[in-house]
Amino acid sequence: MNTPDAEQPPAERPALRALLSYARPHRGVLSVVLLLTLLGSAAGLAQPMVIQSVLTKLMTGSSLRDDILLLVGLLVLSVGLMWSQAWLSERTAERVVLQVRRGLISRLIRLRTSELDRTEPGGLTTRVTSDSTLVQHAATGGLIQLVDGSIHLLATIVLMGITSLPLLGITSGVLLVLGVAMGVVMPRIRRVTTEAQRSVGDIGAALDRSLGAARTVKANGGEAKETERATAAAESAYRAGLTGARYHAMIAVLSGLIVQASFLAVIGFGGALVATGTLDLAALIGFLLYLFNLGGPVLSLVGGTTALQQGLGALARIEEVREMEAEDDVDEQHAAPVGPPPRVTVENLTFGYPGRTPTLVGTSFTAPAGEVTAIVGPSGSGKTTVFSLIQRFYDLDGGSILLDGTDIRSFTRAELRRRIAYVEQDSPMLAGTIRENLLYSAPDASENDIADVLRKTLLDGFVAGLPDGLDTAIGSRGLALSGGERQRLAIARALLRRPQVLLLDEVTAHLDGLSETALRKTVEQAAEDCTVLLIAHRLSTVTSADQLILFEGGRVRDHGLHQDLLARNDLYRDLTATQLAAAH
Ligand SMILES: Nc1ncnc2c1ncn2[C@@H]1O[C@H](COP(=O)(O)OP(=O)(O)OP(=O)(O)O)[C@@H](O)[C@H]1O
Repeated sequence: MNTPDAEQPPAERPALRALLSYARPHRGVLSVVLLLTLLGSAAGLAQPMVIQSVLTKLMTGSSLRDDILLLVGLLVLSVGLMWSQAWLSERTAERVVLQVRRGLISRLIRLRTSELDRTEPGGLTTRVTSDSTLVQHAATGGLIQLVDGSIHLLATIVLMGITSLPLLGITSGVLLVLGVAMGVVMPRIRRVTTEAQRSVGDIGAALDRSLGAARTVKANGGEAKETERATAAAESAYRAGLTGARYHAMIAVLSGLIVQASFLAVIGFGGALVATGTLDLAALIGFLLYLFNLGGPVLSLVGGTTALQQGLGALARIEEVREMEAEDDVDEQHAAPVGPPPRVTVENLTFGYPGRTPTLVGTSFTAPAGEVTAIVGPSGSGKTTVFSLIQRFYDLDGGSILLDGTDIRSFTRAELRRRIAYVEQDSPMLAGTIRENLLYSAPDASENDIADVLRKTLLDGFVAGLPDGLDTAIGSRGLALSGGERQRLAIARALLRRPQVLLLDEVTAHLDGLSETALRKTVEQAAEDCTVLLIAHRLSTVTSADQLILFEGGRVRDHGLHQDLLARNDLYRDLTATQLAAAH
């Protein structure tokens, strides 16, 4: 089975090890990049040596031809090496970000419903967009800069020591200050990066909330409130960004100042040494050139450490997603099972949402195979929750659900959900065309099958009247549908799938009397091939069902036929007196 996690690093891995795990698949090319970088650095480091030799020859009047040729060669080599390493490094960085995003997308789409219930979608999407970009730079450029900067720095220090030990002593003292400052500032940069990324996630969450309920916001004059909410998150990101910028500026100024201070100290002290004849002038100039070159590795170290700290901050947020539970058994690709409709048995079910009082407290009932079972009951009595549990959106706390005597937990989620079609209360559509929506889980359905379900759900006239027919775009960017059209389309999609079990949650809520009667007949016909469970709020749906289950407070209070319940059950009589629907 192809689980999405197979190639992912384990969740609890410390951030740095996780970062290295992203770099590991690219170790070959990263080694080449490092080699090119080191060669480039060596070519740069060799230049002061050649310049020292040129100066000495100038003083002694010897030929400069070889040295000049060597200098030009070194320059051309440095440029070539720099270009190749920059290209390879950037290309690898793009590959790393793709790898991170692939893993995240696959995981996010398979997250358990319970995880999605407690997380803002906006916060999750920024993990895929901006956080992964920070990891990209840390896992490639950052690591390379760090290794190159360290080796380059070490090599420069050794060469400086060879040139003049006393001058190196002075320089090291000044550089130590920079090291200490970086040690103090870097963890702070990591903290503010995490904070900034969290705030960017909050902006996404705030906008998701406002745009997802745009009509409610407009109707309630909530624009100012919603703007304030998203702006507060943007301002918090700005503040964290400013703090980060302050730290960056501090480090940049400090490294500049320290290189300057080293220059002054070396020129003063070195000048005195030259004046007393302890040091020759060529050595002083060579040392100054090394000092000048020190800027490169120092900047590499600062840049690499900053990228690493930012990457580790972002990685901590990405690892949070990996720690969330995902469904790892939803990816099997098999044709839908064609078989007789099963008996659905719910046995002594107990279930509670996290942090809430239990919703179901010992619910038991049986929906006979190939019949229509209607579930009725007051709002909040747990009807929709039973549908969620039948599809394993949540794990049961106790009891069991059986299909023809087989516990649903013995199926993978993919196997189980393939047997079931579900029409949700608000019948959401996916942005796309009507055809794409209909074929969403029945890609092999023929044009005849589509025409048939459109007829059964009374959508044939509606679709024929659209300029692009089945290819008309709907959803967030396309044609808006009425509540009734959306419900009928959702039922058509469910029927096209030819399920063994059909779960309908309040699907007649938006329909007029005529459409409702026609749909009821369609559902009755569908029951010839599948077991239908429907949550009903309309009396007409209830009276024609083969069996009624009356829910109250997470328990089955009664069951039977409409007439029987009407005769013996007060709650049912109350519900029917208000046409069931009005009881909500
Ligand atoms: N995802 C969730 N997280 C936490 N609590 C939930 C969640 N979904 C439902 N609930 C709670 O569980 C209880 C039962 O909800 P459920 O939707 O099953 O009721 P229902 O009988 O279908 O109601 P209605 O007829 O109004 O749709 C309610 O108190 C509801 O607030």
